[in-house]
Amino acid sequence: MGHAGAGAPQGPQPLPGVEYVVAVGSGKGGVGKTTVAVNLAVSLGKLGYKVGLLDADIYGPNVPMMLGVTRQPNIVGENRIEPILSHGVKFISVGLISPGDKPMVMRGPMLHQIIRQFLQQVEWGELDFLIVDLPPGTGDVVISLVQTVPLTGAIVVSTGSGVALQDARKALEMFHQVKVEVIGMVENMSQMTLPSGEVIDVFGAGGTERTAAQFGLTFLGAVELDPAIREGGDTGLPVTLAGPDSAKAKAFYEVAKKVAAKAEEIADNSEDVLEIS
Ligand SMILES: Nc1ncnc2c1ncn2[C@@H]1O[C@H](COP(=O)(O)OP(=O)(O)OP(=O)(O)O)[C@@H](O)[C@H]1O
Repeated sequence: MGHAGAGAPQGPQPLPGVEYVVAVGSGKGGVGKTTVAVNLAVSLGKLGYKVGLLDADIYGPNVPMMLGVTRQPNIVGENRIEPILSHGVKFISVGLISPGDKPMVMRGPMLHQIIRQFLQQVEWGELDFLIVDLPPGTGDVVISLVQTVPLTGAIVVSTGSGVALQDARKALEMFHQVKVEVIGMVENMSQMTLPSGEVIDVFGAGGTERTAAQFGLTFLGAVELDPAIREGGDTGLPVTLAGPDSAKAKAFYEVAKKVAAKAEEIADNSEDVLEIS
């Protein structure tokens, strides 16, 4: 990779043509962070926004499976990477570099390099939103991300369970430490409605909303535990493809609309700050 010459600006640089960069994180693994990221991306696309999705979950890069395309990306021009287009979303994934069942084994500097390449060497083109699916936990990827590009904000996904929320609070603290504004929290696998209509509270529905309130954060919405959502992920056909009026997709669209509104608000506020200073 070419190196920036002396005197080149240091620190995070906006990606040309990309309006908002939104990271999706969780404290705990397996709470459905990728499911939320993928369905958020598809929803924003269906709502008319131009959307990219960067799968930076080095431990479980599941975006290609969830978007139904696992082929390698094309290299174009001078070593530029062409993102893969699926369901209206341009995406790239660490899973495309190391496909199949091989785990990615790498040290910090290489990881940093990959995150940078995925931001700067991919032909994202004009995007309203670049969604970044982070690995669970609090780690290197976030640091690489914030060192490379200014983030609009982050979303933290959790279930309502005590253990998931304990870890979600650590994720909130991490974003605070790296000065990334938290757009809000999403509760996933909130409750489950049986065919009979009976509602079962599996993971402590309501816990995430209470935690968001404690931290003065926006609660972006609750997504039910629903086999159709799991199936949509496994088959590469996210439930949100059915559009905003579909009962199974509605919750994701509510989240998407709130994220869009909040991202615009954050960007407007930061512009104000720049004008004053
Ligand atoms: N609301 C839901 N209803 C049913 N199944 C769900 C729901 N959300 C996620 N799942 C399923 O749970 C599993 C874990 O979800 P997912 O991979 O999105 O979690 P994750 O938090 O991104 O995991 P990790 O980051 O640890 O890899 C997947 O099989 C997914 O399809």
